[in-house]
Amino acid sequence: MPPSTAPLSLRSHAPRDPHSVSAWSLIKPYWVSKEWRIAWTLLIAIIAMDLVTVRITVFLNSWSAQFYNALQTKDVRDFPHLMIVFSGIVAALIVLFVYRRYLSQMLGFRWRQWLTDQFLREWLGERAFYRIERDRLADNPDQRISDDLQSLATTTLSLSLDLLSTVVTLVTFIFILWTLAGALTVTLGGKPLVVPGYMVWAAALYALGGSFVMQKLGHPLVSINYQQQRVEADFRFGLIRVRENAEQIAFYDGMRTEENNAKTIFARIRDNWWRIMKYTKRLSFVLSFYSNIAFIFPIAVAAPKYFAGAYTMGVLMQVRSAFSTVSDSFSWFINSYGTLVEWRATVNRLREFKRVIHTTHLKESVLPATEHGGINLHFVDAPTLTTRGLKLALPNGTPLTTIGDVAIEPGSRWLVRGASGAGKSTLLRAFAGLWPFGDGAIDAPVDAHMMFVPQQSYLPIGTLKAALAYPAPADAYDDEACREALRTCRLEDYAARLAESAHWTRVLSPGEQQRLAAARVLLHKPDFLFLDEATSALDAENEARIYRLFDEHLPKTAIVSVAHREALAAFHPHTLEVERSGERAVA
Ligand SMILES: Nc1ncnc2c1ncn2[C@@H]1O[C@H](COP(=O)(O)OP(=O)(O)OP(=O)(O)O)[C@@H](O)[C@H]1O
Repeated sequence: MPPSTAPLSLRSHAPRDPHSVSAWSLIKPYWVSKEWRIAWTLLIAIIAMDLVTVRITVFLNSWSAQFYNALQTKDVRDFPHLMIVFSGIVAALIVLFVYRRYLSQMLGFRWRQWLTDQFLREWLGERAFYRIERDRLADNPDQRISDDLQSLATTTLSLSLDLLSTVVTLVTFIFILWTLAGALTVTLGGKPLVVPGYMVWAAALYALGGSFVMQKLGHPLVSINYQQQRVEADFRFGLIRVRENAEQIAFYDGMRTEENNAKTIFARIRDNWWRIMKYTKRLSFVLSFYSNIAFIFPIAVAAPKYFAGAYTMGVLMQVRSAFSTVSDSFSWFINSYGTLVEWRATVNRLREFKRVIHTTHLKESVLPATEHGGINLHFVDAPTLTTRGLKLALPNGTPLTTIGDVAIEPGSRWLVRGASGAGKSTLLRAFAGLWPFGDGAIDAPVDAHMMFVPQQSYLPIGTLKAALAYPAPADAYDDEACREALRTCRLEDYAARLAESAHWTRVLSPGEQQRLAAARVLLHKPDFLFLDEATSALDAENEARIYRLFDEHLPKTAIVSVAHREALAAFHPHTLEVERSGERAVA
């Protein structure tokens, strides 16, 4: 078996440049998918609510002028009326706020669900997930599918909706501020200079200046955030491995090593976090300076006209609130900077992931698998599985072994032997279409049911029946057939526990797991059965019994066994010797 212990990102050979998949190609497909109707309806409803909110804010702005004027002139008659109007405005804003959030959560989730379906299909389909792990093409796919897709959907939605309502607000309030504040006349070099809409220019300069400083100071955060997501996922993956291998670690007394390993990975989180803190500190200085100054800045700019008697108190307040709205809108970039940075990091990770998934699909389905030609797997209308000039190589092209021409007839029994590391499991991978590295061809009978049973079979967490029926669904076999298969493989005690749910890999002993795998074979009745040391944990008597069962129940099934035990030769009239980088020998 290939060694595989280092953290994934350390082993990652993924090309660095993710630019061949654009951000747009991640975002667009949902909006033109089958779900487009509901997606656009929700989006339009949210935008409509945003526009109504802007309209109400405009109304609130003119209300504020009347309100402050009423206060200044101590107008007791108008005051209660203005308070009632305000209650109406607040009620409308509350309803809009609640339903806008509700609908955007709904849309965000629907989009995420759609994206998850797509990515799951592409990742699991065509075995891209296997190739990604085998060739170490991308780190932490689980994180990309669970966290990154969620953040792509929700953040893209919130950022773009925010941007849209900001632009609408900006345009509306620029108009209000322009008309309200009027022009300012300044004397330059003895000549009077009229600046029309001077408060708008002041707000724009104020916000653009802030955004410029923010971008200058904060741009390294994009790559640091990308790195943070990666090291967090590595850390989590390391802890999951401890959980999954708890018993082995406890037997080896490997706790201190595990603790040190976890601390080493955590040190990378810490180092990266210091960098995040350093840049966030700089940004916080700018942000806090900026937001505090925003309180007084508009009044300072409007003061000359107020003292000259051009504005009443109400107009001054209205100008101030319009100025804040305009400069807030201009500052959209500054306020969303943190979110934009995380969004960029997420998008880059997904672009890289999508590119890797697509490349692996292309690489093995269209192009030759290696520069040495690659193993071509054909499906032919013949009952025999044959190899023609088959040579296996490592992914880097180093020759591994030569298999040559072999014909595996239905019902035949083959024992594959050879030293450890010679390439026996790799040969089975090639039969399964999982190993394209090498030369020659494999002709596999079309529609033949092939089953590969490794030393430790995968048992899904769930009912014993589901574990037994895997990869078929639990209801593919009736209970009595399942119980009979278990009893035949001497698992009588478990025959009554079919409906029990458990983490069966932890419950069953390795020998019991191998007998469960044998029972699975009896249920599935494959045409070709490949056993990779699948009975190694059994005593000689039980092992022989399993092979006799196969002879009895599966006479038409071709069986190819990879095994070291001599005793198994009695069950296999044919032998295939696999020698590392040497000549093949067929007996
Ligand atoms: N994904 C991989 N990347 C690089 N090398 C690999 C990979 N998978 C297997 N190998 C190498 O290919 C060689 C053959 O491995 P294989 O698992 O086929 O050996 P084997 O004959 O089944 O050995 P054993 O009897 O010990 O199970 C080994 O040297 C192994 O390290």
